[in-house]
Amino acid sequence: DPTWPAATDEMEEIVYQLQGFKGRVFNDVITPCNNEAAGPGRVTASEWLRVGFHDMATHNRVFGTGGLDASLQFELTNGENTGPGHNTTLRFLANYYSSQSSMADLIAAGVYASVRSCGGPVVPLRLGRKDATSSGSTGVPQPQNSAETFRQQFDRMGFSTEEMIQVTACGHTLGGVHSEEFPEIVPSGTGTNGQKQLDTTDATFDNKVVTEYISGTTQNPLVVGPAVAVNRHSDFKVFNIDGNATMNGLTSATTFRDVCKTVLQKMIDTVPSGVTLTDPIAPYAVKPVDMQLTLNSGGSTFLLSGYIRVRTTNRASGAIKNIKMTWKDRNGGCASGSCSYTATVQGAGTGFDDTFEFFPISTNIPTSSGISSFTVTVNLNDGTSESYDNNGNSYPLSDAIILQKPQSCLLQSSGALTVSALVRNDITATPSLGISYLTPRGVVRNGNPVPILSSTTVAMTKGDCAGPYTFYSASYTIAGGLSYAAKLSVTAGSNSDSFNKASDLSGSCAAFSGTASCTTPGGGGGGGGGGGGNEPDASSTIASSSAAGPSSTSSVVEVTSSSHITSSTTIAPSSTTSSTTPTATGPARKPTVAGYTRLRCATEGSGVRALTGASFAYDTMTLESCAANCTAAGNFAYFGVEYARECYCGNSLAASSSEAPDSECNMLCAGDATEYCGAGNRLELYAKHDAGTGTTATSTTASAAQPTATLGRKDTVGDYVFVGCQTEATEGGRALEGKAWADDGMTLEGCAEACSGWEYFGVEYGRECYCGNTLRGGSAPAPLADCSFTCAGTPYEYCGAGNRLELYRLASASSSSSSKTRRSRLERGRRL
Ligand code: HEM
Repeated sequence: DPTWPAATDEMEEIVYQLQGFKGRVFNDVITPCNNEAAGPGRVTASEWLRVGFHDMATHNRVFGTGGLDASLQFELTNGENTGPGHNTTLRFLANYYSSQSSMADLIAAGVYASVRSCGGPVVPLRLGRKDATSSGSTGVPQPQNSAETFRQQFDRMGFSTEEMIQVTACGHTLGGVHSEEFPEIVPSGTGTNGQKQLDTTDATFDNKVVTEYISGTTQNPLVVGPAVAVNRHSDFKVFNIDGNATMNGLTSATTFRDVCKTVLQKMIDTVPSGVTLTDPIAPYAVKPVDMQLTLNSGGSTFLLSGYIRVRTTNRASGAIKNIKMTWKDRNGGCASGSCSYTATVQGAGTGFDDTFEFFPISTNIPTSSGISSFTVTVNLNDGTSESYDNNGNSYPLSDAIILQKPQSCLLQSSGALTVSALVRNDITATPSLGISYLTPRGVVRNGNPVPILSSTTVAMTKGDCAGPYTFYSASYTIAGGLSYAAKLSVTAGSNSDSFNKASDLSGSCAAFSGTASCTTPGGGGGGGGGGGGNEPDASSTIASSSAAGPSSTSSVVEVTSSSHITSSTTIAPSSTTSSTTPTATGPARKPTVAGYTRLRCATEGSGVRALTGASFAYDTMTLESCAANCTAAGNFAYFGVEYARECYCGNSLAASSSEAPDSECNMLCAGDATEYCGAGNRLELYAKHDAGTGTTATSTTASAAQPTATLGRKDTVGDYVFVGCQTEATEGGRALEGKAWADDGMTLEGCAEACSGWEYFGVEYGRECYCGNTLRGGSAPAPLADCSFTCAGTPYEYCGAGNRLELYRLASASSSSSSKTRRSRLERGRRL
């Protein structure tokens, strides 16, 4: 096992801890391999594999640019990446995007997972890829290219002619060509569901693509058929380039698997220069999962909770009797006299190639002596036992600073977050709260479905003492509707409790009861040296392994103020301070906000708005959220907030807007009472730090007014009321069986209209609409956070996710509607 905590811990969980107890369900939409999560004719696993190629294919080995860097998200409309598959893939993968899981690593993991799900080899997965912040070069091979062009393109990527043939054959064992994107190759109506497969087994990772080609029986539309006449038979041009020598070498199934393992690893390991990848990951034999300390009321003990996950892949079932966790107190001893806890199995989970058992930890530890580290003993039923001590280091678990979950809360509807931390009284450093969060790109830019990852640091305010600890707290509003995806860290000096999931917090903060008098912790002095907090922040390891990555001249500024966040690149130094939000102070003017500088209090234009680029209005408005909206909506040169809750963006300011006294911009922001947000007809006006250099390239398009809207749940849609986020059925078939359609223009309203007359409608995966009168067995309520996809047709509505329905029910269904009305509605619905 790697030494825990490691920078790869989160990805390890995503990739291996798939189903069952604590399953991360990363494989849900690609299992089974022929699953068509985005609609008929769209094999999701093959879309994931193709995304890996298209993202990598612009690599230039001489310049060290491009490669697997998630730049594809900015390249969806450049003509080389046609079809909905790239978008739906990125959108699904983005559900796992965080400061410890870059989009580029997730794309690589997607290649591993799709190949494995389809019965292919285990492609070794190395990690540490950096995300690009803007589009890269073009250069994805297109079917009309000549054989010589293909050779040159693959040479540029660092692939020999032989490897070009091999990797193309390995890719084209899955999926097919679609009429919608390539009508010259697959004329409309000639495929099944708009798709013609590349070999006879489009959902099995086998070498049929090779053997059918060699035997002359192939129906591969990139080898035979209409493509030939229009010179788009690219697989023929590639496969035949060396007189079929390489293809003949792949006719053995085992050779094909081995070769594909090698070339697909090469494909995902092709990264920009300056990115250093880790060794291939493997599931831990023993891993602490979600370990957390929580101070109990009264302050004399804390609860240690979490799980020890044990890999049981190579063990007989039921081989483990129990596990014993043994810890050391703050002084490295066991002052309380009892420092161990024994647990029996609570749940089991699986990955593609692994099984795991989870042993729950739940024990109280006196705060007077505390905890600093632990080891694990796995006791087997045959009387033997195995010891795990984290490679001789013990598993570190510091009680110097604790993110106290019961006294922390997140209101997901508004993103209002309050975090409480407990700092041991012998720690002198003042704690701060680090938030790493996602914001949707607002008005979707070039169809990029990946939200923006940002981070901010918020100072914490001292509160009551509770025994040997003191409370600190901080509040922040995570605008944009994705607050549940945030990750939270509390840090004091070298101690931290990191990467806590905001989705674990409840909607209201409980009061802490039974506060004891303030004491000095027994033993003392153990902080700082222990190497971090409950789960020390591991991301610095990844951060330090990277050097360059693409420069941050991107039009979307990734705001980062915390050095341990991995995805961002260079940022203006001023944003470090500007994104630090002081708490619990009186209202104040802010000189800078996330890359913008305050200009003045300004009037609207006479008869026109001062800023006409885009606008937003919501009740959680802050200067930061407006700045983020205007950055995401078009990297606008100016933003201004008016009337406490209205945000305006623009690249130019109406000439008739004039300066007003600051005293007239006197309304506090609806979402943060420490900030000023203009007034009636008065804008708190900010300009980009570099706005003096003139307007940006977006200025021409930006003048079109954008709708005033924000992303949020809708309580009612037409005649329907929101039920919640719901899983698909488990008993074969869909949760809603009445009627289905999928569309890239999907909205809740569109689905409601199509389902008119049915009792339920639900939207899944952003673009699939289902109607039905009953919910099939096994369909169960899921956390709202699961339904995280925005609708394909509007960025302002949620439309479920993979295997998750945004579910609505007729308002009249349960109460007022008479059976007669219902029947006629249903009849009407069925005729549709
Ligand atoms: C000369 C190089 C290549 C060319 C010209 C090419 C071209 C194409 C075309 C035109 C399609 C049809 C796409 C659609 O209609 O959705 C396709 C599908 C596909 N390609 Fe390639 N490709 C090449 C290499 C590769 C490589 C190296 C891989 C991965 C290792 C790959 C993976 C795939 C997959 C998995 C599909 C099926 C996608 C689906 O079913 O949605 N291709 N390719």
